[in-house]
Amino acid sequence: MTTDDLASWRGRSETVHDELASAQLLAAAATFDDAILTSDRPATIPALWHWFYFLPRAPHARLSPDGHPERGGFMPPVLLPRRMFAGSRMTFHAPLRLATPARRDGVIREVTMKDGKSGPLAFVTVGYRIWQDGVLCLEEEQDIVYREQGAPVAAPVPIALPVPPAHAITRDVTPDPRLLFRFSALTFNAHRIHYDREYATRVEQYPGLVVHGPLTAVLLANLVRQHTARELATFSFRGVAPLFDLAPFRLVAIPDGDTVTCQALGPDGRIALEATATLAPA
Ligand SMILES: C/C(=C\C(=O)SCCNC(=O)CCNC(=O)[C@H](O)C(C)(C)COP(=O)(O)OP(=O)(O)OC[C@H]1O[C@@H](n2cnc3c(N)ncnc32)[C@H](O)[C@@H]1OP(=O)(O)O)C(=O)O
Repeated sequence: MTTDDLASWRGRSETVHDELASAQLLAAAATFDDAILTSDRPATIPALWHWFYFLPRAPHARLSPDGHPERGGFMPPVLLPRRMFAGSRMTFHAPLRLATPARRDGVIREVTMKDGKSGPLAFVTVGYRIWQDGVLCLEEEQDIVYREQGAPVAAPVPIALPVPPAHAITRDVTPDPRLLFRFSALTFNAHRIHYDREYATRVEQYPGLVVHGPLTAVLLANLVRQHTARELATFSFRGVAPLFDLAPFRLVAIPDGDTVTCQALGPDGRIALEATATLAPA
């Protein structure tokens, strides 16, 4: 498969319909111990929770050994074996209403080969637009990265994390397998690095189960949401280093006017994920 062959995937599209059922919102609220569980049911979906809808529908027979749908359908047939979620940029135009039919249009925007410090990387940029009743509610651009097998990844060595700035909002998260499993279930993501320890450590050679990048991003967005009544206007993030289920990690959100700068720090004090949220007018 040449770079030109992969580039020919540009423009490939898919459309998924979803009814945005309340049951899925309640399952997500239970996963995150969210106040929605004990308050009045909202009429709309919190920011980033759209990831729990429009689930992949590949039949079991069409899954790859890693648990993702076989490549060569919507996603290009990249040969590098290890898939990771690298980042995303979202713009929220209108709230997504529960129990209301919605449509998500996806398109492959770009396939780019790069040389990273960790080896060759293939980035696939996927654009999504979500519509309800003819109104564009949400635009998203996701970066999915594929990597070579490479050397085994070392476990982070925990340190005492630095004291965050006084005005920072923080939360320490224990990424135990129950949380990872429930997030995989919410997103119907069968990638074995998140729940199958033997596969994660022996085949993909991580030191433990890998925390989903979108899980860390949702936890950060939830943290922002719990500290402001304002809706998110945009949210973007980039995964810098993986987090594992081996030790707690820290979420940090620093509000500054209409912007909230967010980080997830690994137990070794390294930035694992950086994100920026902007708030809609009050
Ligand atoms: C769900 C789901 C899967 C997951 O959730 S997996 C867990 C979440 N994801 C991660 O943990 C990924 C963490 N990131 C990394 O491990 C590294 O950033 C990565 C992707 C291995 C790249 O590291 P390198 O050290 O090899 O890369 P460089 O810093 O040398 O950069 C080389 C070029 O690549 C660009 N780049 C690097 N990282 C990113 C990124 N996260 N997003 C976009 N672009 C990135 C970087 O800018 C360099 O580009 P140039 O144009 O400047 O050459 C699921 O599968 O569904």
